This record gives sequence, structure tokens and C-alpha cells, in this order.
Amino acid sequence: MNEQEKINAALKAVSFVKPGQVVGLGTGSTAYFAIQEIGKMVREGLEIRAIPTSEATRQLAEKWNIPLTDINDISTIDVTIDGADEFNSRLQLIKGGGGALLREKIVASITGTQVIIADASKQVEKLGAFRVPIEVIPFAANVVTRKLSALNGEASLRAKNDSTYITDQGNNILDVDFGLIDDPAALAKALDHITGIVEHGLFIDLADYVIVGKGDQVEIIAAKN
Ligand SMILES: O=C[C@H](O)[C@H](O)[C@H](O)COP(=O)(O)O
Repeated sequence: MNEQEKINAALKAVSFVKPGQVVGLGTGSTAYFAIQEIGKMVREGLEIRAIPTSEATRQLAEKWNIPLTDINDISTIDVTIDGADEFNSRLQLIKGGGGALLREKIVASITGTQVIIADASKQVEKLGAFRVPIEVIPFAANVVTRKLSALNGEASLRAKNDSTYITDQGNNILDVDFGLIDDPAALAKALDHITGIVEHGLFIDLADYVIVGKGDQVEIIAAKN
């Protein structure tokens, strides 16, 4: 994990933001730098409306006086800048380490240009060293845990400060070890069909670009369509 790589990726990503756009604001320690930079651009006169992907990001955006809008009042988001926990060469992602995957995926699903920013440690050949975060309704946590073991997934209920972790939607997170994942798209489809899962952290065909900081360089990787 390299802070300067995160900063460099974030500074590159904000060049995707243009005046008048609706902008999705991601969550996490990498998105933090992009939000801060967008805040400075707003202070210098950039006019945008933004949609935060978590309550933490909402607070950060408010601190920077970034104008916010309600996702229910718009039909598309022009560009979203967000982080990731892992990405592979097909720009498939694991997200949700910070618990924000549900709003992040909703935002990504209506975003025209999804820009992921990361330091070099996030780039992997196969996804899965980072456990897949899965948001579940509390009522179903054990039901889903048992169904996941049928998919060779070992689930742990996320905790924070000795209590069960609660998402912005009042749900829980299972962090699931599937080992290294041979076919993330197939696993994502299987997870889509488990009742009780609200959403999972496998992001398939959602990233248009990954901007990765590598030392003092920045690499922009575009999705192959
Ligand atoms: O739930 C959190 C998000 O998916 C984050 O974008 C992801 O965990 C990466 O966070 P960070 O940039 O702090 O590594």
C-alpha cells in the first residue's frame, strides 16, 4: 500500500471530470484523495453535482462544499471515481473492504464512465486473496453462510470494535474466502442467485478504466470491449 501511488492515481482520475457533469464519489482511502481534489476544483469554480457512495463520503463531500444531488432524481451519472480492493487484467474487481459495496455498485450501474483508482498492490493475476465482501440482511446471515459453504466459500461475519459491522443500509457483511477465483463472472452469477444476499463485492464489466499508481508513474488501463 503506497499513499503516493493513490494520490497520483487520484490526481489523474479527476481529469475525467468535466463542468456540468453528475459525478459519483467513491469510498475509501484512495477515493478520499480524488474527493479532496474535486473539492479544490469546486472551490476554484467547477460546477458539478455529485452522488456519494457512502455516508462517510457524503460527510467528506459536504466538508469540501461539493454540491450533492439525490440519486433518485437523476437517471445517469456521467463519471464515477472509486477505489478497489483488487483488480485483474480484465478489470474485474473486488470491492467492499470499507463496507460500501452496495451503494457503490448501484452508482456504478448507472455510470457512463467508471474510473477505478488504485495503488499497485491492488493489481493481481487472480482475484481472491482479498476475501469477497458480501452484504447480507442480518436475518439471513447464517442461512447465506451455509449456502456459501456449498460454493466452497468460507464466510466470516465482519466485526468492528467488538460488535457486528453494520452497513449504511443496516445490513451485515460476510467476508468470504473462496481461495483464488478462476472465473469471477461465474461466481458473481452464482452469488446473484442466493436469497438473502443484498449485493456482493465482485464488480464484473463495470470498470471502464483502472488508473494505477506505480512508483511515481501512473498507468491507465482501459477495458477491452
Ligand atoms: O467499501 C469500500 C470500497 O469498495 C473501497 O473503494 C475499497 O475497499 C478500496 O478502499 P481503499 O482505497 O481504502 O483501499
